[in-house]
Amino acid sequence: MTSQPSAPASTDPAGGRRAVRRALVSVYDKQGLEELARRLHGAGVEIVSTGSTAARVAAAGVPVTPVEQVTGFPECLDGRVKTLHPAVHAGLLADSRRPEHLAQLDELGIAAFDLVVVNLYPFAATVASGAAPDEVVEQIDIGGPAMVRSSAKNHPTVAVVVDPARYDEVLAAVEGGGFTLAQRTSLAAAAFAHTAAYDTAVASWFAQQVADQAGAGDDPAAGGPAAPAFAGTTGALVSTLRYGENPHQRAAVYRTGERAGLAGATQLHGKAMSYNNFVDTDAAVRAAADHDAPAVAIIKHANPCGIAVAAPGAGDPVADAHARAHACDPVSAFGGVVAANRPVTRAMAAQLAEVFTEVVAAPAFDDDALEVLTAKKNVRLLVVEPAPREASAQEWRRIDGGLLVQQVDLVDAPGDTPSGWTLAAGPALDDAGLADLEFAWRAVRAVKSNAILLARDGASVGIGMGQVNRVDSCRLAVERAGAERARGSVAASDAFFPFADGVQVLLDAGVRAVVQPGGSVRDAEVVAAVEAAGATMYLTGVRHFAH
Ligand SMILES: NC(=O)c1ncn([C@@H]2O[C@H](COP(=O)(O)O)[C@@H](O)[C@H]2O)c1NC=O
Repeated sequence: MTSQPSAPASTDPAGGRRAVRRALVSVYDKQGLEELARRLHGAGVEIVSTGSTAARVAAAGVPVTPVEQVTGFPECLDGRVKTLHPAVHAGLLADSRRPEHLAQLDELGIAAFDLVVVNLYPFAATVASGAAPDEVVEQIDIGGPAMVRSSAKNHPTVAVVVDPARYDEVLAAVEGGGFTLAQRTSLAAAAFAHTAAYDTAVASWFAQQVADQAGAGDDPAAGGPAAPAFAGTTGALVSTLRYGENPHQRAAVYRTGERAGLAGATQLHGKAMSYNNFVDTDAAVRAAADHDAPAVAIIKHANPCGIAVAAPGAGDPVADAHARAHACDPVSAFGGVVAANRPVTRAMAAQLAEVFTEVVAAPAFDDDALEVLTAKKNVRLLVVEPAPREASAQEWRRIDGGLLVQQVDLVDAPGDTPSGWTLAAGPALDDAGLADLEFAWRAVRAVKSNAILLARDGASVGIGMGQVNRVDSCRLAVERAGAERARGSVAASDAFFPFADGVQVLLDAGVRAVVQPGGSVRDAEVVAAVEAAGATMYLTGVRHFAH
């Protein structure tokens, strides 16, 4: 039986600091390379490099040893084999704390490396460019990750750097006498995170290719294309949060993927974002982004307490949308999160300054709006890049022992616009009425199911959210609106009415038109109730549950 030799503990009094004498540099992204090479050379470091990296270093007038000289083997197969050689990997994996490793290197005539600087072929960017499969596969780096993993495993001896943004830190360490063990460990952690993210992207792409090849209808259970056999994502810490949903829960926010999104938003002002702020801001930004016209959504506990678009011809559209969203439920708007789909203007800022608001999120803030809002100590101001409206975007939700993955719910089906609706009861609405009903339909999607939203003139006036039956949501929406605002309003329901009781509550309150998906076995009873009240009902054929 063989056993793994146990690693000796570091006894170095200088925190494991090791001088850097020999570096292996092989980078696809050449930014900062000349400066790095010049200063490594200036610090007495021998540089070994691959093909075009070596050419760039030499062109900068810095002495460089081509890796072929180390391997005694030419680069071959269009660069598929450059550094995959024992003379490289033994030099990366020899543990300087083990005399037998050093003796073996001597015997074999292999010199050890102290520093590895590598960045990888741009796999994700090549996929994003829409390149053909052969080109994508060619951009799977093999030798690079191998070097990164070898040197990261051997971090008690070798320092590994995968990010040009860390060259300053690297040079400071090299010029200051070498890396400490703590620095090499931190670099190794970043290196393994980098190769894990890289391999996750490769595995996801392959799984999608296989699923696509299976084709539509190949998964009888789903009645459509088979889902990819692998789903993976990786996250990079943005910040540790003060606490989670409650003070006894630890929490943090991580960034995934290429887009900055909310996790990578720029905070211009205010206290650090909390866990609940992130949840509510996510809902608010999404709710505002569902409208093409200037729109504002005010969110409390992940539900809207007001959504509005600007009235046609409004002098300051985003301020108008905010004023009308706020008017829906001023009591609940206290301590809310506000998102706009247009830059925040001074007029909107002046309105916001009157109300205690946790977060304001927008694609931008006018300078004079910032002047007003930064005078408020506690409000958090976030510049958030709007989410792309693409069917390929996915939503992930953890469940116990697993993960639910779905396409994002877009409001872009034919049934999401009046031209795709069916008039099921009553007289057809005029253009203004239809525009109001379309606004209600777009807005109700932001409300947790069972969702009923009453609107007039492009603004919500009563919202019934999150009830466990639809009739209670109707009652809540009517109660929130009050008798006067409910009378003559229009209503949207995120899913069909299973019975006529819910719609009857709306009709009794004087709602003049209702839009809903339809599809209940009792649709005829629902339609009959609307007809009897002399109101109008349209069916969309599309449902927008939000759980
Ligand atoms: N095949 C190999 O042995 C190999 N060794 C290093 N690379 C990669 O080649 C790139 C650098 O090559 P060049 O110096 O020729 O531009 C780096 O991104 C590095 O990760 C390799 N390429 C791909 O696997």
